[in-house]
Amino acid sequence: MFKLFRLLKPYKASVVAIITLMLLQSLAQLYLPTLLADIVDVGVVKGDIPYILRFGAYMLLVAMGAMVCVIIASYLLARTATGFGRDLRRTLFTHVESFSLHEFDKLGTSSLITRTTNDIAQVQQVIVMMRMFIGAPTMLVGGVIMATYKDAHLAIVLISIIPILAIAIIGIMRKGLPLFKALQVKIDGINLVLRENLTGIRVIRAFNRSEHEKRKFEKANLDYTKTAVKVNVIMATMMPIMMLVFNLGVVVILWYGGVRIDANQMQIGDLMAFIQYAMQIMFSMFMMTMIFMMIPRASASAVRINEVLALQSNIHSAEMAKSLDSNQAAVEFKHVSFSYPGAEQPAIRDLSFRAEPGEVTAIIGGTGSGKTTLIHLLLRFYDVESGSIILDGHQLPTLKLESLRQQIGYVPQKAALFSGTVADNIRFGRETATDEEIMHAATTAQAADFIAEMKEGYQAVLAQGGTNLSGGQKQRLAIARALVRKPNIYVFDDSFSALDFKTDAKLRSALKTETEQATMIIVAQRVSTIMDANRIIVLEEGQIAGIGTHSDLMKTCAVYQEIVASQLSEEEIA
Ligand SMILES: Nc1ncnc2c1ncn2[C@@H]1O[C@H](COP(=O)(O)OP(=O)(O)OP(=O)(O)O)[C@@H](O)[C@H]1O
Repeated sequence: MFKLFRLLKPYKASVVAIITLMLLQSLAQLYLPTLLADIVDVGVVKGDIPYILRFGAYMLLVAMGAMVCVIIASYLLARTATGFGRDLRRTLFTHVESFSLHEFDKLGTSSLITRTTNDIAQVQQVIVMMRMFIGAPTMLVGGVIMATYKDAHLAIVLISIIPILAIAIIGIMRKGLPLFKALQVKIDGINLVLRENLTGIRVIRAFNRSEHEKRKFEKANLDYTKTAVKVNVIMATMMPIMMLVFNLGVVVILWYGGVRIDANQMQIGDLMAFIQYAMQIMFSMFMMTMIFMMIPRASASAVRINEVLALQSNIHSAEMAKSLDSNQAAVEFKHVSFSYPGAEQPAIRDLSFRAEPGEVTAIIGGTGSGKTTLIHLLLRFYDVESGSIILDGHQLPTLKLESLRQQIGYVPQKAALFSGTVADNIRFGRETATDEEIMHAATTAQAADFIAEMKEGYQAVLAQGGTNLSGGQKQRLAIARALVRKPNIYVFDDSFSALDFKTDAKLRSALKTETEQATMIIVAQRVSTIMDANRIIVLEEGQIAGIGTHSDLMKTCAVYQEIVASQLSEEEIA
């Protein structure tokens, strides 16, 4: 956790001020019972009213001073803690942005969300409690010293209570700590079910699985609740136990104090002050228990945050990485192989092909044959295991990541849109795109008509993830987004699947003129989409089963013939 506290550096001045103010406040608190003892022993016992008024006013002043210290310290603390939380969230978010898909696969999206929100809140809470860190030990040590100063004999009673309380606290904590750690993992569990539920709500409803999902959530919720209840029971038992020990201690102090007053060895005011010191000691021990309880939970969270921060993506731009500035870019795969971590079979095996500028290279194959993986390798979401991918004569790792991705207009299999207007979503492809360029891209992508039908046209606001659009509309906006980028390479990952045949054909003919000079890589399930391609690559279980034009493959590739036969009529094949 201390590693994370390095982020407190910009708040150094505030932290020093908070520590000073809290020390002053604790000292004032420790001084008050002594003042009270003086008022009672001198003022009340002797009936000296001016003394009582003078010291009463003095006491009020000290108490007000302490209050001012607390108010300023609390204000500074609130600012420091929220600033720290903001900085940590920013650091984590920026770091996660640099992850490759490997790291996302490893940590899981739900866990990353919990870590960026709940876990950071736990650590932030420790900063909020900083007041206690300073106040509690000062009050404990100061209280013992002041109590001893008031009456050393009586202080022995008090000091003997402290180890009893400490043993009780340690016992309770030993039970509580593992539970605190477990709580964070269980929140991950709830988030996972919740996230899946919210994103898959349509499928859940359509398959009447609401009850099943409810049970799943109930299970995760109950699991968390049970642990939380256990934690709270432990916390709840702590207070009465501490109060019991303390009250018994007070009884002993009162009895023994009475004996000492009787014997004229102690004054009544001193006994009153003594009891106040005992209360301060007790309160500070309670605060310290809270701190000890909180720190393990926060440090469990800190470990989870540090885990994310320590994870370094090995996909980044090398120091000497180059930028590309050519107008065309050929793509070449040379004996590329790749396996996902933990997978038994490689997803891509010894893959070699060239995709030339001004040509269409199509990839077809059954589900799970490695089409999307191939695209992800080209975008360098993952690094190849062996072989190399060459773009415009440069191996991918020698290129700046930004420059590599700048070359590519990527339309993913599942069109991901963002909350914002239609224009914002298309402009996502290139921030500097003008309104005319956006409209032109939309027209080419066959999206202009449905955008015109929307009440506010390009300014129509899309719901989160574009849920207020149809699948085909989403795909066309994703295509417009790639077109507006005017890249050298277009990658369409099964991007025409949600389009009807007519729109598919219209889109492809519009694309032809728009992307004449570009290298086109089209992954498709439908043969009709790619029949005219200059080169069709047939993938089967991560390997090339055939490569050539439609007519070549019809003669030579059995896998392709099978796919064609299952989709086209005799006439279309001819
Ligand atoms: N993130 C991942 N982690 C582990 N294995 C994966 C991952 N993504 C894909 N795979 C596996 O890699 C293989 C190739 O998957 P890929 O998504 O490339 O196939 P595809 O040809 O695009 O399929 P589809 O047409 O169904 O989209 C599959 O066996 C799949 O199970």
